[in-house]
Amino acid sequence: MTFMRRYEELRAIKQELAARDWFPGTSGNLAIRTSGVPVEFLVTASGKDKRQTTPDDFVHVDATGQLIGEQSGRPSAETLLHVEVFNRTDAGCSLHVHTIANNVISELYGDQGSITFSGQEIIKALGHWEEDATVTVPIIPNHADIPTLAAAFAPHVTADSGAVLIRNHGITVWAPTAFEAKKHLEAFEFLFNYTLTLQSCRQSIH
Ligand SMILES: CSCCC(=O)C(=O)COP(=O)(O)O
Ligand SMILES: [Zn+2]
Repeated sequence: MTFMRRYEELRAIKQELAARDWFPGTSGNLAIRTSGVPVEFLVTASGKDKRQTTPDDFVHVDATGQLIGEQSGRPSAETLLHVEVFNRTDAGCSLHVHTIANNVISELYGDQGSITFSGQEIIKALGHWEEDATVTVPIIPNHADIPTLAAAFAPHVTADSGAVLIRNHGITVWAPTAFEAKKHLEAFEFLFNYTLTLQSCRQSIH
């Protein structure tokens, strides 16, 4: 029952993010926990057009990202990042998308290794309700070797909610529930778009 509920949640998120055009060129991958002990999760199959809905959109994997039992399909090439999230935290959902805004922000702020946001109402969507709340997103290099990328990603996975930008690649966001993970992803993309729009408006004024 829980498995089917989680499957349906992930299918619905995939459809919503596809409607936003957040899966260009088959990019992106999504994962949802189906078991805590042992760690098991559903993850998108690799290389598929995530805008399409098919019976083979997700595979079920274990704590190391290996297929559980007899299944056709290949887990996302970036499953190891979701492995880090589900093994290191109690997060229930982990979402990875490539957008122009998250790529441009990651390049603009990549040398400083992070970007910090403050003074924005939408930070409340990330669970920070204080007046002077700040949110920092780390930016890691885009290692082509996925175990190396996962090793660079892992030290930033320290809480049940979080986000990491991968330079000129995309963002991975995780949270306790699928609803929260999607909400956080939307809030981060809002902050990225706001920052880029503000910078170009200021440039055109001066
Ligand atoms: C086509 S973009 C390169 C791979 C990638 O970064 C990605 O997010 C999609 O890979 P997957 O194996 O999950 O389809
Ligand atoms: Zn990717």
